[in-house]
Order: sequence, then C-alpha cells, then structure tokens
Amino acid sequence: MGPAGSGKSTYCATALQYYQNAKRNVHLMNLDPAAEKFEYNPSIEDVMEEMGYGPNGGLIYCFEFLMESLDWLEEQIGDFDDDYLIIDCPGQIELYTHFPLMRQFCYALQNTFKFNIVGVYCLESQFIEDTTKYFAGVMSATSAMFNLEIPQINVMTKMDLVSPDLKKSLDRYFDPDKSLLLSEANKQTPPKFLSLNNAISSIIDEFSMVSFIPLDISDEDSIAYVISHADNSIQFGEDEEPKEPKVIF
Ligand SMILES: Nc1nc2c(ncn2[C@@H]2O[C@H](COP(=O)(O)OP(=O)(O)OP(=O)(O)O)[C@@H](O)[C@H]2O)c(=O)[nH]1
Ligand SMILES: [Mg+2]
Repeated sequence: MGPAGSGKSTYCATALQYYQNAKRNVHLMNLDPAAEKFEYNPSIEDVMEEMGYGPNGGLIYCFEFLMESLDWLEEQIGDFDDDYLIIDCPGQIELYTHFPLMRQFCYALQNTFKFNIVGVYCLESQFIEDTTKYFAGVMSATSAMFNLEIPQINVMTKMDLVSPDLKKSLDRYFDPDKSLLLSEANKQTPPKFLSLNNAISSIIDEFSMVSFIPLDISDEDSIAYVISHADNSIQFGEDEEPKEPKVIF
C-alpha cells in the first residue's frame, strides 16, 4: 500500500524475486486495475468507458465488484494454504485512509480466507527531504493503520536515492523524536503553524506507532531486513512442518 509512485509495485517485484530465490511458494496478485501488465480482464478503461466513470469512480466500482465476487476470489486464491501471497495495491490513498472497501477486503482475507496478513505501507524517501512532507506521510500511514486495523509495517522506499549527507541524519525519521521533528518543522513553516506542528509531533511521538524501515533495493541485506519484518508480523514460516531431509545415495 501507499501513495502513487511510492514504490509498491517495485517492492512487490522485489519480494517476489526474494521468495523465488529462497524456493518458497509465492504468488503475486495485482489489485491495481490501472496497472499496465494485466493477467485478467476487468481493466479500468473498460469500466470507465462502459459505466461513464472517471479513474477514481472506476476503481471504486472495481473494488465493489470484487467484494461481490468473493466466490470467484476464493477459486483463485483458496488453495494457497501455506503459500505466500503478495498483493500489489493501487496508489489511490483514499482506499487506505477512509474508504471502507480496502478494510472489507482485508477482513475477508483474514476471516473468510484465513490468511495471516500484514500491510506494507510504502513511503518514498523524498518525504524525508523536509519535515512538513514527512508529517503528511506519517499522517497518511497512521490513518491507514487506524482505518484498516491490520498489522502494518511502514517502509521508507527508494533509499538508494538519498544523498550520503542526508543518510547520516536519518534516524530521527525512522524512529521519530518529538523535539527534533518540532524544531525542524518550525524552521520550515510560518509562525502561525507552531501549535499545529506541536500537536502533530506530539501525536507522532506519544502514539509511538509510526516507525519506518528503510529499503534500498540495491542492497540484498536491506531487502532481507524489510522482508523479515513482514514475515515476523504474519509469523510466516512458524507453522511449517519440519521437512524430511532428502536422502541422496
Ligand atoms: N531509484 C529507485 N527507484 C525506484 C525504487 N522503487 C521504485 N522506483 C521507481 O519509482 C517509480 C514508481 O515505482 P512503482 O514501484 O511503480 O510505484 P507504485 O507505488 O507501484 O506506483 P503506482 O502503482 O503508480 O501508485 C518507478 O519509476 C520505479 O522505477 C527504488 O527503490 N529506487
Ligand atoms: Mg504500482
């Protein structure tokens, strides 16, 4: 999940490759009707054309249609058992922050299909270039957490694009500290925003709910680290039966 262009599809492709290399059973499902490569047919262009909707109306129509087609979905993903399913989601932020559809979809995955799920919320590293943008990103990640009510990890993507200088001062963004955030935000905003900055940094600090895991897709260790967080959240691998070692004569 995450805003448009935040690196969701790249994360999905990276995780898919990682699991394929590790010889795990993994599947990738694309929930973004605007995606270019498409394995099945209900594309948003068709919906927009036939129903006369714009891109957002078309997306909502597709989600509503999906929620009415849970039998079909079960045929597609019902046999996965202990497999790992990666779901690439669209970049319309309102799906995570206040529309009920993604929440209903998560509920069905958990309760009807009995998946252990974790939301991977992607925010790109340009959000740490200034504190006010960072606030906006944290607020969106937080509202997704409240709205969806599923375990969530927050990933700071595109770390390969961050300058070495900035990298040194990044800790404050990964595990936010109120006074540092506040003084940075106050430098960047007119005085009338001081109390708003104070309130937002208090929320970030007091709830201690938002921390970010950096992801640099050019670094194998970084990929493994992010995926291990996602795995821990769903206890992936813990239910597996020990496998008989192969006997080679
Ligand atoms: N340098 C760099 N570029 C990245 C990284 N992740 C994504 N990008 C680029 O950022 C752009 C958007 O990446 P996507 O993975 O398509 O982002 P998305 O969140 O799926 O985008 P939407 O589905 O359109 O919302 C693409 O041009 C990617 O090549 C990264 O880790 N490093
Ligand atoms: Mg995408």
